[in-house]
Amino acid sequence: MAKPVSIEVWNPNGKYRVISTKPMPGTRWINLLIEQDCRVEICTEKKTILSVEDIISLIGNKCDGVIGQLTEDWGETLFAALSRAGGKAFSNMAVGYNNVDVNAANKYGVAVGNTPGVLTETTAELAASLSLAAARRIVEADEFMRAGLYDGWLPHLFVGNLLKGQTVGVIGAGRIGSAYARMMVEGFKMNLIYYDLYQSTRLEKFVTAYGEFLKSNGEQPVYWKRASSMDEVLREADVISLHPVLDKTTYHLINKESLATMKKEAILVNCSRGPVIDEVALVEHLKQNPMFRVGLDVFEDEPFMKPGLAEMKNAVIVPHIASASKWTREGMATLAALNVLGKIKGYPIWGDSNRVEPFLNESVPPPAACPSIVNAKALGNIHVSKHYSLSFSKLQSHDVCAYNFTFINQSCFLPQVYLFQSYKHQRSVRVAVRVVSPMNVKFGVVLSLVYARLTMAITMYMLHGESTPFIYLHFAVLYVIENSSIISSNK
Ligand SMILES: NC(=O)C1=CN([C@@H]2O[C@H](COP(=O)(O)OP(=O)(O)OC[C@H]3O[C@@H](n4cnc5c(N)ncnc54)[C@H](O)[C@@H]3O)[C@@H](O)[C@H]2O)C=CC1
Ligand SMILES: O=C(O)C(=O)CO
Repeated sequence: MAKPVSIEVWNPNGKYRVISTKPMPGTRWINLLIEQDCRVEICTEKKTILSVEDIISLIGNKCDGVIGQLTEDWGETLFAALSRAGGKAFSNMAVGYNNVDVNAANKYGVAVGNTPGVLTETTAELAASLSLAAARRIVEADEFMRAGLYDGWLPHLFVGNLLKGQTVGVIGAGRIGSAYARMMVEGFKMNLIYYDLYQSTRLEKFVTAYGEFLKSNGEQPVYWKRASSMDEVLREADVISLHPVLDKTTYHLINKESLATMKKEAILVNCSRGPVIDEVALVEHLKQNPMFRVGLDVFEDEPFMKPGLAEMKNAVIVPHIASASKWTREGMATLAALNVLGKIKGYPIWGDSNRVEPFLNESVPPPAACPSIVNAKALGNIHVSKHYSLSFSKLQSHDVCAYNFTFINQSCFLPQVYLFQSYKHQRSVRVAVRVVSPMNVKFGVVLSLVYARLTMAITMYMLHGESTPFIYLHFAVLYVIENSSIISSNK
């Protein structure tokens, strides 16, 4: 029998029981859950990493959803326990979900959420910081100062690498890898070589355009190259940053052989997952090659380091803080909570997990969708392929109305009210209209607006006994949709 774990309870009378295995930054995520009738239980145990037994004890007999952490082992045992307790959803408060056995979740019909997008720039900024810290030996120099060893300027003191004009190599040019590449290319005028299973056209276009801009300014342009193998990156780049997902194909991607391929004075940065590097081989390589430097945010046996790593002067090491900015961490908590809430409420899945801004805007209610469910397809969930979100303040003297126009696909013609909710205490009304149409998207927009107008008029009448002047609104909204950038479209 597992020991009971300490918890803090919010909204004890809520209908749905949602557990967070850790206190998470900010309060928005708690408020969003409470507003939708959730009882929120936050585990306050002192120990950093909860065991499977601890989490089973938290889940108990009735649990609708869990927000968990990347340090937890979400496998068969936990998904079975969550399913037994009636749970529909689990969300990692992380974009990486290598700690989750998605097949086991599928088996028990539990949705698995993650938090992409909100941490892209923050994580890329840390990778850039580690690149600079390693290139310019900042940590070594800092220790030297604090030890009182500085006794005057010297030509050879802490000489490092100049980045300008050198080549930055990115392995895994997805969201974070691409953001990092752009920072290094634009910030330090580095050339780019990248390796990914997929072409990153946007990144290529960015570097081309920036190169042309530099040229037109009479400066040395920058260039990009998509490598046909990872080895090509390792051979050619001066700074290499790792940003792939961790899976079977990337486990020990960097090992003794690949390290030997790299330049003797290269810099290697890892802000992805520890096991992407064979850390024992890395320690050996650092010992043999004092001019080779690394910047590490993640470790193979986190939270531990392989013997010898902590003693290496040519390693900059930080404790998995790449996503640790206030805005990002609060946003991650919000996305994770909304993933769980969305499944509990039966919302569709947001169509583009690269564009999660509408969920992070605190001044309007979030879209009625799950921001990112990684096993949505396996569970047969519907994705929102186009999503437009608009809000109108003071539409009526006491109502704030938010429309969500959701286009699922264009294969049949079936307009339907997708969701209607009245948030009494906010005195706001949200109407979402789902349109499935064989016509083009614009026609779908027109149709959904007509339909939404009628639905809202009827709804307002039912709620407040007032008829509403929506005729003008239909045309106004159409005009905005066609002309304004306040509409977020995922394509
Ligand atoms: N250190 C930290 O705090 C953080 C770590 N991460 C890690 O970064 C990873 C990447 O995050 P995102 O950029 O948002 O994901 P993403 O899915 O946008 O990018 C991953 C890229 O890796 C590529 N890839 C997959 N297998 C590959 C292989 N064998 N060789 C080369 N490329 C391969 C994919 O095609 C994709 O473009 C996450 O999965 C997570 O593990 C993410 C955020 C913070
Ligand atoms: O999101 C992730 O994958 C992390 O590692 C922490 O932000």
